Amino acid sequence: MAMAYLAWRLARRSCPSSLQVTSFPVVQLHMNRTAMRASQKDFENSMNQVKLLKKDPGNEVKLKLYALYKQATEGPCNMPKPGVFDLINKAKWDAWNALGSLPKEAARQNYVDLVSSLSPSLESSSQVEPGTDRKSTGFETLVVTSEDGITKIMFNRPKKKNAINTEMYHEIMRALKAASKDDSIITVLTGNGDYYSSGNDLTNFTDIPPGGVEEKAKNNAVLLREFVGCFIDFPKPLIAVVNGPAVGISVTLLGLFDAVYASDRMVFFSLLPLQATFHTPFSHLGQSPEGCSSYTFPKIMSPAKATEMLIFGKKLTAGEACAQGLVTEVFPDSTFQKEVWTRLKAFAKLPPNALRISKEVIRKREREKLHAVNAEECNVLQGRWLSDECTNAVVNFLSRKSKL
Ligand SMILES: CCCC/C=C\CC(=O)SCCNC(=O)CCNC(=O)[C@H](O)C(C)(C)COP(=O)(O)OP(=O)(O)OC[C@H]1O[C@@H](n2cnc3c(N)ncnc32)[C@H](O)[C@@H]1OP(=O)(O)O
Repeated sequence: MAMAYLAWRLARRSCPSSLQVTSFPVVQLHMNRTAMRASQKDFENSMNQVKLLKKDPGNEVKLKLYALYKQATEGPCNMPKPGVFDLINKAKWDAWNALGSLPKEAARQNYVDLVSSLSPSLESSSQVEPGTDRKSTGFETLVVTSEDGITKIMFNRPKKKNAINTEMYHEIMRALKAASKDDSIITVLTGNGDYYSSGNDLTNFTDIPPGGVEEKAKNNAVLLREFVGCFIDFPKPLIAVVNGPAVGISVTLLGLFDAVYASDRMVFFSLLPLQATFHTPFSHLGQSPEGCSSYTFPKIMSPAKATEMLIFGKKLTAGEACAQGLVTEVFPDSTFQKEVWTRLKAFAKLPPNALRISKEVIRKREREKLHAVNAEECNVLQGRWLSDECTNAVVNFLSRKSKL
């Protein structure tokens, strides 16, 4: 009887199942990417579009455009390396040379993709102007939007590399609680600007309450425990769209996400291109791991690899983090936003109850353990924050930045 009913339902269906429908754009996109190559005409059109850009895309993008243009027209870098004091030509040479033996055709395609990602009609890595708040209300440090079944929580302190200050911890918790109850299917965290997040705002340690440093450490431990607890208990699929480098707690929390998509974005440090990194400099700061990473990282990447990161502060590139299992997939920065959001929109069309129930099945047997780990990590950190090692490290950072 049940089989007959199922056959009847299937026969009546005029369109494919939701799974087929939603997975189509992803397959299509990959087919397009492999089957299509930008023509010379597309390339020339893109060069013209660059001249028409209303807003300066910034040195980082201009260097990338320069490098791709040279690679597409002349092939691999064939110029002698400029001297160290010839800063501008050296930056250009470095950018071109970093493309290695990328074929001309691929460079042309990447150039076209990059220019198209600069078009205002498409989302780019810097997704909103600093400080703008398009759809959300009541958030100072975040932009929260909800559309296509996706609630997007975007860190919005780009000038501070999206460092998480006390207000932002509270706002993230509030946004997560709202997202867990709204009608969205999945929730995404991402960053505005060139960083995903530089982790805990180190000035959080400077406003000392009347009860002194002990009270401050206690308050921070309570806040951190509650904050991490929200990620442990979040009921819907939670996805990180890592648009740039990530530091500290913004890295450790990734072990509690359901998927992590990262850009291979290059950031420029003193005009030198560096690949986006995942960095947990806890020992350097006299601190210890949080975000349940003391439990999740050894499970995800093996105890020894976790030790290198969490104890010795080894920075991983996006590619390395992917190889270690912390990142689910890495995308070229030029097409990152387009590819990831196409995929996420497809995920958000899957049956919502199935997604939540499946997440719960996976999380259920770990939840108690994760809360116990979180409590212990916060307890240990409370002691660390009162140590000379930690105080000196924070003072060093703040005085380096002329804040003391
Ligand atoms: C409730 C407590 C929970 C505690 C839990 C978590 C622990 C952690 O997260 S530990 C990790 C802490 N984070 C760091 O150690 C990163 C510190 N920042 C840096 O090392 C550099 O700023 C960074 C490498 C991220 C970027 O370097 P640059 O590209 O050279 O930029 P600037 O340094 O000039 O940064 C611009 C601007 O942002 C301010 N900034 C950046 N990150 C932080 C931060 N984490 N805390 C406070 N301020 C930060 C920086 O000071 C600059 O500010 P201005 O000088 O006012 O422009």
